[in-house]
Amino acid sequence: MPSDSETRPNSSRRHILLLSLVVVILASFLTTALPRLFLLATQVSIPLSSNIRQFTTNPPKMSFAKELEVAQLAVQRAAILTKRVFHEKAKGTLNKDDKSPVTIGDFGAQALIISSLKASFPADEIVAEEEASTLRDDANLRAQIWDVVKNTSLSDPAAEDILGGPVKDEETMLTMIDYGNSKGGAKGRIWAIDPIDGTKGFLRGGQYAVCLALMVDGDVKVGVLGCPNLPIDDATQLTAEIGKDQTDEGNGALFSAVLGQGATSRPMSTGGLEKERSISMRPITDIKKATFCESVEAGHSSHGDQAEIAKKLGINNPSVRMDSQAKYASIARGAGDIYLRLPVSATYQEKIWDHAAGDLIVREAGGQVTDIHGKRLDFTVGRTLANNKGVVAAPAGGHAEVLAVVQEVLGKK
Ligand SMILES: Nc1ncnc2c1ncn2[C@@H]1O[C@H](COP(=O)(O)OS(=O)(=O)O)[C@@H](OP(=O)(O)O)[C@H]1O
Ligand SMILES: [Mg+2]
Ligand SMILES: [Mg+2]
Ligand SMILES: [Mg+2]
Repeated sequence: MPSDSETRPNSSRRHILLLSLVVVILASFLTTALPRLFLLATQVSIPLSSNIRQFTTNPPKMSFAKELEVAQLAVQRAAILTKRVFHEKAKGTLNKDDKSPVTIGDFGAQALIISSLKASFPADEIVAEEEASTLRDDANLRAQIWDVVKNTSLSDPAAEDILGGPVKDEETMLTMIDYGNSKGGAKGRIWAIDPIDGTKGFLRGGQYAVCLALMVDGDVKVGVLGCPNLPIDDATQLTAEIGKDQTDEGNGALFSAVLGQGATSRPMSTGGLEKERSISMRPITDIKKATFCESVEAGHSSHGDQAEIAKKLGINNPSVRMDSQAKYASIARGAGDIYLRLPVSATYQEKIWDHAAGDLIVREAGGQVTDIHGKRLDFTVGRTLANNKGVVAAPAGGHAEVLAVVQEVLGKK
């Protein structure tokens, strides 16, 4: 029988062996399984509650998913405000220094959109059309705008939550409007907002659009257009009637695109987002049968040059005149084919908020958008498209033919 002194070293050797085994297993768990578990946890969207969703930081296909959702809901909420101003309120129309109109709807929609963006992306810059200086001197107009801003919300509390809820008070509303004063440029994340594009159309009961786009280093990554007076059905073809009184048309259509991910449309709602469908431009098989659209205002683009170009292309259908970026949305969904915006004045510089969302939506739907020199629209140079002149938008397969005729007609002048 072994003595105590003989068994003790054996048992402590066994302990040491056991301990080393545990250390090896623990080390291999720490180096292999744990990082995998961590990766899995960051890639899966974890529902926090039934109302709030957490977004993944970098899922491969859905980049800009959060920006897209916030932008779509922000446009939808602002569109409710514009419709209410159209139907229920005196519109408080003022003429700005350039003689163009601005209404309670423009100011209110801008305040709501910027408040939505600041709730999720506080560090982002914003280039927006309107500014609050006149409202600081006009208590009556300010109170009318505040009345509609504070009373406009999405009917779905979860969607309203994503937008950060209501604007706090009247002073915050003015601060929000003035956050839109960024100079723009080639660096960083910058949103472009046109709270009501086609204000003249809005006042007439014609087409208008609530427009929002995100640019990163001057490249448009996300574009959203809310068109409250466009038909919901993508298949409804453009006719001259579309530009006229359309205000009985339900909630209209919401168009979106993310760079590299295609373009979509969906019915606009007053709550959460409706189901989307993918949209694409109509390929041009016979340019003579194309439908082209242009601004209502002859002061915004040259109706004369555009008519001559259409004639040279063999297009006999009359142009469809409609206000706003609803033109970009309409050709992107295949309801029309070509959008021409030929310069009237040598000095006017197009504004980035009049084009950023529409440019991306058309390109993502299979179109090409250039200026009259064939250059892509350049959003890197500030609040205007100072490096571009005019706009020529058409299906990719027909753009070269249209541009050649544009240059032929303008070259003669
Ligand atoms: N001189 C000139 N040339 C070109 N564009 C101009 C000009 N003046 C104004 N604007 C801008 O036109 C925006 C309205 O868009 P549209 O021209 O598509 O609509 S319209 O049919 O003419 O109403 C309009 O946008 P909103 O002000 O948001 O309505 C203006 O930014
Ligand atoms: Mg304006
Ligand atoms: Mg505009
Ligand atoms: Mg506007």
